[in-house]
Amino acid sequence: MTHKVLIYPDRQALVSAAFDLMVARIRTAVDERQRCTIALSGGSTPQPLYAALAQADLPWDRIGIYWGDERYVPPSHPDSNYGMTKRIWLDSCPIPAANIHPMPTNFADPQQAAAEYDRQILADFGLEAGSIPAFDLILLGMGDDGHTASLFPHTAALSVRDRLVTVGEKDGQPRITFTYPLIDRARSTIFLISGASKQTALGEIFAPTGDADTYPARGIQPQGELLWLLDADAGKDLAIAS
Ligand SMILES: O=C1O[C@H](COP(=O)(O)O)[C@@H](O)[C@H](O)[C@H]1O
Repeated sequence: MTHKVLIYPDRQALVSAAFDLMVARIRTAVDERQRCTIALSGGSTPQPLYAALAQADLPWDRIGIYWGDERYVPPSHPDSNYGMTKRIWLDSCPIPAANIHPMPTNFADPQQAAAEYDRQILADFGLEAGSIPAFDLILLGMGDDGHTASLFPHTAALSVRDRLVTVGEKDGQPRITFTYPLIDRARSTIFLISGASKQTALGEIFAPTGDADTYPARGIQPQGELLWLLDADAGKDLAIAS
């Protein structure tokens, strides 16, 4: 399967390429399987992409939107990945409300929220417990520390292999996150990475040998397509081992 690194001159070109790729993957999924399941990332990088997608002419009734990670805050909180996506994208396009599947953040125990999202994903895909569904597209970001989704360095979430969704942790705060096995099952995984602050982590991730416990994005090894889309600031001096 394709594993590629694509470097664009600036953030605008990066976003435009990500837009074209997402639209193409959505159209292919709908043509081939009559629906497209997408898991989104949070953070600042994808925001212009989400604004562009809000204006796209897409088969919205065939698209299911999920999130690959979420901060454990209500949707109205400024840190909510769902809240951000809703404001920038979903409120401005004709997607049916039933197609939008935010991670729950209303349980007293975040473990219950993770278990509930796990259950919901299996039910939506019509699968039995123990199965791993294949999302058509998983969009990922990466933090300066090499985390992706809410798989943070040296945290317990990195070793969870028996669930689809688990509890991650950032500075003592819980987050809900897809696990490696769920991400790795996707048909297409697209990293979107911008800015010079990402250079060090990218250098470690693409080094011939290294440690996914310290740089969790290195642990993403999907069986499907894997595309790393970087702008020139992020990809500067990156040596890619073949
Ligand atoms: O904490 C998070 O950050 C990463 C990267 O964010 P960015 O602001 O550097 O784009 C993001 O992928 C993740 O979903 C989010 O929860």
